[in-house]
Order: sequence, then structure tokens, then C-alpha cells
Amino acid sequence: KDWISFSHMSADRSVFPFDSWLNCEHKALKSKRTELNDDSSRYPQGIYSVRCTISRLLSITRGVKCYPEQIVIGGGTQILIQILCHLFPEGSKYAMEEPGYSRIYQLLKLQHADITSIELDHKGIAMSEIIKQDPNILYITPSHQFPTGIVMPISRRIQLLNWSSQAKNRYIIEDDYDSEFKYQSDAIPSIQGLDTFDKVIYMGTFSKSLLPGLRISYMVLPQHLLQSFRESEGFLMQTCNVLAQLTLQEFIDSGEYQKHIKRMKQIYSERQTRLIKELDRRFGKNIAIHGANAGLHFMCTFKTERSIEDILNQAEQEKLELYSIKRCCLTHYRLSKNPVFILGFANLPLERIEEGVDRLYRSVFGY
Ligand SMILES: Cc1ncc(COP(=O)(O)O)c(CN[C@H](CF)CCC(=O)O)c1O
Repeated sequence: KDWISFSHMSADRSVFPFDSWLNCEHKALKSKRTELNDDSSRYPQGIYSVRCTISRLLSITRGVKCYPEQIVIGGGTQILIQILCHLFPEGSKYAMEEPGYSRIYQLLKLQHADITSIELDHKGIAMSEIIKQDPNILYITPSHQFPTGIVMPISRRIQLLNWSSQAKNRYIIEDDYDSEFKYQSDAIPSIQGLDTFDKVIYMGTFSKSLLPGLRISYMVLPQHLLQSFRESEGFLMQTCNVLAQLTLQEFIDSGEYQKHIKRMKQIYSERQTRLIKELDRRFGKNIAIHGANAGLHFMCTFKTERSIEDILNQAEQEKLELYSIKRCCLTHYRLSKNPVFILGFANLPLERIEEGVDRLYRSVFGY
């Protein structure tokens, strides 16, 4: 039997419009844009016309207000964070959500940053903890908190903006990951769009809306951080492949991108509904599902005495790709009594859902 994947890290190649992507790449090559044979230190923020396209897209889809001059394109969120760190004041203290995106946490630790993790309440990162730990830079995922799926309400967003305005060196890094896919309600506009203090750095990626392998991500810098970026411009190289940038621009400007997102939303929404229905049918009251109103994964807690390790070992034998909440624990996230897993469905075809849930059942209960 072949593998079934509940991974939240992969996309489903079968629904990506390779032909139209190839068509856009062909057009980009045919136009023999000079940028293809330029040293990429000439535009360390990415190609200007591509940044214009992204800035238009962000204002339409996320209410982000920015000039193309504020955008920095990069080959992934991590490299952008590495560049961003050097723009903040020396000795900054970072805080991330617990549980959260551990790859960034590890990266910041690697950079010897002073980094702490802050618990969540039902509205997202807990204000009381922020006051207590007093960081000056927050890294948050308000659209669909990663991994719990909490959607941060406007009230908490305003609270955080006010917090950021109360000291010169305070900033909010808004990682708008997973914001493309909202099911029940419309997406809440970005915090960046509400920011009047110039304290929000907006981060986004095409890894989920297109393909993770393309490595096209971006950040929107507030004016004065852009200033310090410009000072280091001399040596900073662009880290995202130029042909990928030009192809992306064609793909968005031609309307293919919006068409693709619309189609993905239908496909993912149906998969999620079917998966949740199958989980309820199979597990009944032995499962609790959280954060399923958006994104390409949700979390679930199982009522079982079995340990996370035992469940993961049996999933391996069942050829079921499965990840637990543990991979998102930064420091001390207190593991609840019952095991918690992340169920991704971006790479789970409809016809494999029933078999996948069967394997999950056997992994969780051991028979
Ligand atoms: C919170 C968050 N912000 C950005 C990205 C995107 O980064 P990039 O592709 O480099 O632009 C991810 C990507 N998450 C990965 C898979 F979805 C890894 C999850 C895991 O490590 O559990 C993410 O969680």
C-alpha cells in the first residue's frame, strides 16, 4: 500500500496549473528581460515591476497599504527574517507565539537573538504575557495562528498596534501565512493595513498559494526600516530567482493567480469538509477539532491513553505521514493530557480520505 499524507507542509501538485505557469515562464524568457543578465545587486529588493504587481495584489486581497518601494522579495521567509534582524536596534528582544513556527524560532536562536515564547489565549498572543515579558519585537501569525488556527479578532489587533506605538523600538512582524484560504468567513484585513504608527512589517509567501518549491516570499518594510535597508544596499543581493519573479508577475497580471486561488479554495474547502465528516463518523466523541475555519490544516486532540510517540510509530507502519503539535513547541508548551496532532489536507485527495482516516484510527487506538 502506498503512503497517505496528513502533512501540513506539502501542496498538491495535481491541482497546480503547470501549463499556464510554463506559458508565463516562456513569455518571461521570450521578452529577454534585461534583468535576466544583470547582477542581482542592482535590485536587492527584487525587480521593480514585480514589486508593483505584488503591491497591487496585496492591496486588493489583504488591505495592505504599501508602495512597491517598501517591498523586499526573497527566497523564502527564513532568509527575509535573517535580513530583517539586522535592521532592528541592537539588543532587541523577540517574542514568538507558543506553540508556533519553530523554524523561525531556531533561526533567531542561531543568530544569538534574545528570543522568548509567549502563550496564546483564545484571541491569539496573550497581551498579559507581552506586558510581563516586555519584548520589543513580536512575531505573530494573526490570520490563522500557526499551528492552532486561532483567528486574531480586531480588538486584539488594535491592542497590539497601540502596544507597538508606546515605545520607539517596538515592532510587529505580521506573518500573514495561510491567509489565502478562508472558508466560512471573509479574511480579516491585515494588521499592516490598520497600522498608522509605521510599526508593522508584513510578511507573505507564495509557498501555499502556488508551490513551496518556488521559494518566492516577500516582506513590506515601514519607511524607516526601509531607510536602514537602503544603507546596507551596497552588498545585499536579491535572493529570489529572477526568472521565477518574472514568471510570477506574468502569472498574476494575466489573472491566472486569482483564478487558481478561487479553484484551490473550492478544492480545499470540499476536502476539509469531507475529512471532518469522516473524522466525526469514525472517532465520534474521541476527537476534538480546532482552527478549521481557514488554512490548509487544523489541529485535533484525541481522547486516548496512548502517547504521541506510540501513535506516530504506528502511523509510520501504517504508511501514514502525520505530525504532532510537538514540532511546533518552542520552549515549554505544556502538552495537554491528550495527544494533539496537525492534520493537513493540501496533499490528501478526496478518494484517499476514508482510507487515511482508517489508518489514523488504527494509529491512535492501536487496533
Ligand atoms: C508560520 C509560517 N510562515 C511562513 C511559512 C512559509 O515559509 P516560506 O515557504 O519559507 O515562505 C511557513 C511554512 N510552514 C512550513 C510548511 F507549511 C513548515 C511548518 C513546520 O515546520 O511545521 C509557516 O509555517
